[in-house]
Amino acid sequence: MEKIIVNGSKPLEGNIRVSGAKNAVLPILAASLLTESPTRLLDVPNLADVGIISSVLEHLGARIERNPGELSIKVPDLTQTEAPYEYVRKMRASFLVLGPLLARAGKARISLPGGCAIGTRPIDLHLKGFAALGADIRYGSGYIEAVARELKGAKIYLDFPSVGATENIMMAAVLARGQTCIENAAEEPEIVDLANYLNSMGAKIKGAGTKVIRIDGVPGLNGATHAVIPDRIEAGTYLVAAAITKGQVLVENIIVDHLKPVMAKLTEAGVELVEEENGIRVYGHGRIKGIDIKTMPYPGFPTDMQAQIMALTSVAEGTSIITETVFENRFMHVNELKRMGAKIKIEGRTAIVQGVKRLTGAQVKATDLRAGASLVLAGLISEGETEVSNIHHIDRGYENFIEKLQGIGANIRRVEECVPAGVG
Ligand SMILES: CC(=O)N[C@H]1[C@@H](OP(=O)(O)OP(=O)(O)OC[C@H]2O[C@@H](n3ccc(=O)[nH]c3=O)[C@H](O)[C@@H]2O)O[C@H](CO)[C@@H](O)[C@@H]1O
Ligand SMILES: C=C(OP(=O)(O)O)C(=O)O
Repeated sequence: MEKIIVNGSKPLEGNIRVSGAKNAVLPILAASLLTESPTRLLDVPNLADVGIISSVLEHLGARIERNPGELSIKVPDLTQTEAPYEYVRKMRASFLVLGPLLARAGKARISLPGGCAIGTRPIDLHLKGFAALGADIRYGSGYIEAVARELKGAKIYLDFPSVGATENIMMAAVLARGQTCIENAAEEPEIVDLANYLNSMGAKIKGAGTKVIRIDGVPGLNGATHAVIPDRIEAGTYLVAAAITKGQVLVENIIVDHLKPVMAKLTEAGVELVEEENGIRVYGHGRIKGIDIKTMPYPGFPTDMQAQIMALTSVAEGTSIITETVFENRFMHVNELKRMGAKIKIEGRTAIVQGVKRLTGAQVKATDLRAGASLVLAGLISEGETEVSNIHHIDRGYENFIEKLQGIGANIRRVEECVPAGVG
């Protein structure tokens, strides 16, 4: 077991480069199951989650060639149509292979993903979509079985603009007969990246990035080469790292439009952000001002940035009100931040953060990916040493996290955690 040691240090300075987006590459890898032709993906981040979905694809019959930042995939035949518990339990996004399997093989058997630390995360909207496309859905022994002799285009209204349901349904619909229309679709940039990838393979998708997506089914897809978009959440995390340490950092490889909701709130908090040709330069001067945040589907403030922004507001001047509307249990970082001296009270889905002048280093535990990132951010400005355990969560979504932060002057390292004799 490893842990991260951070020492609150000087302002961060220099350039930091954002990697390809985890939440774009995962569905894109799943979509590669839709064709027998070779596909090539560029700007692929080296993340634990990418390793897991690659293993799922290989289990289903994919041949994958790995090069730094690149994956070449070929799926001549689907040798399996079942994604067992051992994969899905490691990563919920494995469930995204259901749509492609149904479209290409006419059947799929996938372990139910279950809940996770941040919420129960049901999959009813995915299944409602597949059923509307004509699939017969059955449950049993912890698995979902979906079968369809032929998928037929349909009108599907999502009760909530679920990112995963929009992606899964879109992937199933590209090979369906006729037109599918997804209403109240998620508008996240990762949906657009997936649609661009599918269209470059010959799919006919219009409206991705808006509330209504229309998909005209085609008989088959070709191979394609596609570069994954930069990770807006990783970028946002580094914007906060620069701001919280009152540093001066150029965060490179950003699509500025994707960061607008985060930039608007940082600006409101008094952080100076300057758009440059190759990124955003952050000047963190003066004390951060308290801000109110409500997480919402895109283009609202991303839930995946909520924990990191809470670390920032915990040392802001005045009170901040942070409301989480997307996941019902995404405040697990609060108790850990409190161990570092933050003053935070939770009332239902709202956290009331009373800014303090300083935090102090402590032993804390990452409970999920972004919670882990928020504790590291807090550690960057705490007095003394912070030890973050359970860092496998962080490895899911941040490529070279330690090395990148060291590159802008952070006093941070990864060490092997000593397990006391007789434990474990
Ligand atoms: C791999 C990936 O891209 N993960 C992202 C994706 O997760 P994911 O695709 O799982 O998130 P969704 O947008 O589906 O979930 C949003 C909300 O809808 C609910 N819901 C979802 C599906 C469903 O069938 N029924 C239902 O009730 C969920 O429980 C949650 O409360 O979008 C989230 C919201 O931006 C992000 O936090 C995750 O980082
Ligand atoms: C919640 C996240 O990811 P996932 O949906 O893969 O759990 C995240 O990236 O913050």
